[in-house]
Amino acid sequence: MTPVGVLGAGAFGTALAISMARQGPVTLWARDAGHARDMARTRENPARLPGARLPDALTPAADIAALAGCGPILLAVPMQRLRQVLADHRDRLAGHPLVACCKGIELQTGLGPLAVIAQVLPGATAALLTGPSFAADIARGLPTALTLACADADAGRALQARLSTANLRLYRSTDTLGAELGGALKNVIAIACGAVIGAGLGDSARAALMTRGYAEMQRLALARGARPETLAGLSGFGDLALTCTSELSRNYRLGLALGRGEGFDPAITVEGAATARAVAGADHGVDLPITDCVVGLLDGTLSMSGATETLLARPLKEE
Ligand SMILES: NC(=O)C1=CN([C@@H]2O[C@H](COP(=O)(O)OP(=O)(O)OC[C@H]3O[C@@H](n4cnc5c(N)ncnc54)[C@H](O)[C@@H]3O)[C@@H](O)[C@H]2O)C=CC1
Ligand SMILES: O=C(CO)COP(=O)(O)O
Repeated sequence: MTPVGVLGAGAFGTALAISMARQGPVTLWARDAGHARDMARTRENPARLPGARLPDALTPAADIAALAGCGPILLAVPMQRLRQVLADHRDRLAGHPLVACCKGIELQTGLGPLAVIAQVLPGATAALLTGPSFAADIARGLPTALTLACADADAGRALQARLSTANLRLYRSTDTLGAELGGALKNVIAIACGAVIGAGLGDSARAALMTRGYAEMQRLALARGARPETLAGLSGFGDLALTCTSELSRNYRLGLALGRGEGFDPAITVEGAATARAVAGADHGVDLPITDCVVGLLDGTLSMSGATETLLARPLKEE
C-alpha cells in the first residue's frame, strides 16, 4: 500500500499520522530536519503531542522528496501559512490528492483552504478534513468523527475509504464551502466564549453566545452559498460545541486570557484571531456582531464590559 503523506508535524499532523499509521504506512514530513530526526530516534513528538508514541509504520521525514512515493497528502499547517507552503512545494505536491487539514480564512484574500489550493495548484484533486477533533484525543485512539469534504463525489468516497481508521470515522460531504466555513468560524465563537467565561459572566452567557454565534455562522455561510445541513453537522455545530466548551481548545484558551485581561503566548497556533479579522473586514453584507466584538477585544479597542453592553443593547428582534 502506498503511504499516506502528512505535511506538517504539528499537533494535528502528528495525531492524524499516528492514527493512520495504525493501519498502514505513513510518511510525516517535518520542515525542521532535526525535528524529523529526533522523532525517528525517540518515536515521539513531545513538543506538539507529549506522551504519544509514533507507531512503527510512521516514518518521519526531513526531506520533502519522501512524499513523492505517497498517495494522498494531508496538509496540516496553519491556514495563514498554507499558500506559502503550497508555493514552496508545488512540484512535489502536483499529482497527489491534497487534503487540507487547516481551519481558517486567509487574511489577505478572504479565501478558504480549497480555494487557495485551487489558485496555487489548479486542477489538483483537493478535499478538506475538518470537524470536532482534538489532536490529543486522536493520538490516544479515542473515537472521533470528522467531515471529509470534496467537490468530486467519487474522489471524496475514495479518500473517505483511504483515510478512515479504527478511531477516525469520516463522513463525506460535497459542500466544501460549508465545511470550510464551519471549521473556520467556530474558532471565532470559541474565542468569544472563552472571554465570557474568563470574565466570570457565567455558563448561561456562554450558552447564549454559542447559540447566537451559531446563528452568525449560518447567516454568513448561507449568504456565501453553503448548505444549511452542513453547518448543522460535524464541521459546524459539532466543532462549535467542542471548541467552545473545552480548555483543550487554544482558541477558547485565548478567549479565557482576553476575558481575564491576561497575556497569551503568540507562538501558539490560534486560527480564530486571523479568521475573525478576515471575516469582519470583508464586504459580505452580513451582520456579524459577535465577530466584530472579538476583533475589538483582540485589537484592544473594546473592553469586555464594552463588548457585553454592545451585544445586550442590540435592537430587540425575533430569534
Ligand atoms: N491541534 C488540534 O487539536 C487540531 C488542529 N486543527 C487544525 O490543524 C491546523 C494545524 O494546527 P496544529 O497542528 O494544531 O498547529 P501546531 O502549531 O501544532 O503545528 C503547526 C505546524 O505547522 C508547521 N508549519 C508552519 N509553517 C510551515 C511551513 N511554512 N512549512 C512547513 N511546515 C510549517 C509548524 O512547523 C508546525 O509543525 C490548524 O489549522 C488547526 O486549526 C484541526 C483539528 C484539531
Ligand atoms: O479545531 C480544533 C478542535 O476541533 C482544535 O481547536 P483549537 O485550534 O482551538 O485548539
